[in-house]
Amino acid sequence: MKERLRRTMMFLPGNNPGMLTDAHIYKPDSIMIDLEDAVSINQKDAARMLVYHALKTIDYGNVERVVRINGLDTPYGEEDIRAVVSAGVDVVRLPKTDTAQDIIDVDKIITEVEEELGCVGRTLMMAAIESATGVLNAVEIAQASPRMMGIALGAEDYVTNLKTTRSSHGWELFAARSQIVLAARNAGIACFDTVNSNLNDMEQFEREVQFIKDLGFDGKSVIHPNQISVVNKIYTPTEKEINSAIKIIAGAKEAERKGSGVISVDGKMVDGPIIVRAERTLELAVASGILSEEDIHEL
Ligand SMILES: CC(=O)SCCNC(=O)CCNC(=O)[C@H](O)C(C)(C)COP(=O)(O)OP(=O)(O)OC[C@H]1O[C@@H](n2cnc3c(N)ncnc32)[C@H](O)[C@@H]1OP(=O)(O)O
Ligand SMILES: O=C([O-])CC(=O)C(=O)O
Ligand SMILES: [Mg+2]
Repeated sequence: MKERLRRTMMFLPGNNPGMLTDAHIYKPDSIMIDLEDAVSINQKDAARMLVYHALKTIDYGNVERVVRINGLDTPYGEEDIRAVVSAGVDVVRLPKTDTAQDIIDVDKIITEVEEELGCVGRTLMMAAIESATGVLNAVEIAQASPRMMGIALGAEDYVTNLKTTRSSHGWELFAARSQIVLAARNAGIACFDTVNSNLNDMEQFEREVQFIKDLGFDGKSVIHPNQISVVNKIYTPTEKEINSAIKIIAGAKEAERKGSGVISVDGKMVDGPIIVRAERTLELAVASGILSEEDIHEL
């Protein structure tokens, strides 16, 4: 099955009816409805109920619906899982994941609910890694369940755990970001960078998005609609990259028809990894609306 694009995953507080109703209009690839840190303790039950009804009744179109639940070490986690899985959520995001066992415990409750509903295996999971322990266990966390579609960095909690703060250069996150990309690729799943809460410095935000794209992340969590277009722009291939990818894919298809192996395009040798990168470029071009699926089939 084709991998789903998740360049932008937009957080919104689960106790905000207006945002719950409108979030998909801004066209993030996914919305991440929060029941955890954006919802105060006295709002936990009301937010869970609201999110349950939103998932049951609002048509979010192609926008993927992720819910960030509370951890199982809180009084809310288990009820959160039962409510959102019953409502048909696409992905459960576990925050502050420290060990593979954390994932196995959530998976078990999801499975119980799915068995009652007769839809075992429907719900995906992702883990946010937000501590030194989580980073050191990222390899096992990423492989802890077949439901796992991705792992993400949660930098605000992570820098607190590290006894540092976030800087504009981001060096304090470098080791964690590298480890998360490696652990995700090792497990064959996706990886997502953390939020940037400074909405006043869009240039710094743009530099950060370019940096995490270069590191290998599939996308980034955002907290505001204004951040979506910045991320999508950076994940949109340039005209030159698209033209080159088209030539590579067309050349590769032609070579396959003729039964020849390695080919050259514009005087450069083209082999397996170059073809895979060209396919990813075209996939991003389709997601950005520059090419259509038909354009690619016709190559
Ligand atoms: C460290 C962590 O755990 S981060 C994860 C948890 N945090 C969150 O979920 C916070 C998500 N973001 C937000 O709640 C908001 O963006 C805030 C509070 C930061 C700023 O909100 P506002 O002051 O309303 O921003 P602003 O006035 O610029 O919003 C413009 C419009 O975008 C909407 N909007 C803003 N952020 C979001 C969002 N995340 N999702 C959906 N809609 C949003 C507003 O509702 C408003 O819509 P309207 O014009 O129809 O009223
Ligand atoms: O997961 C995120 O990006 C947001 C978050 O909870 C954190 O930074 O601690
Ligand atoms: Mg956090």
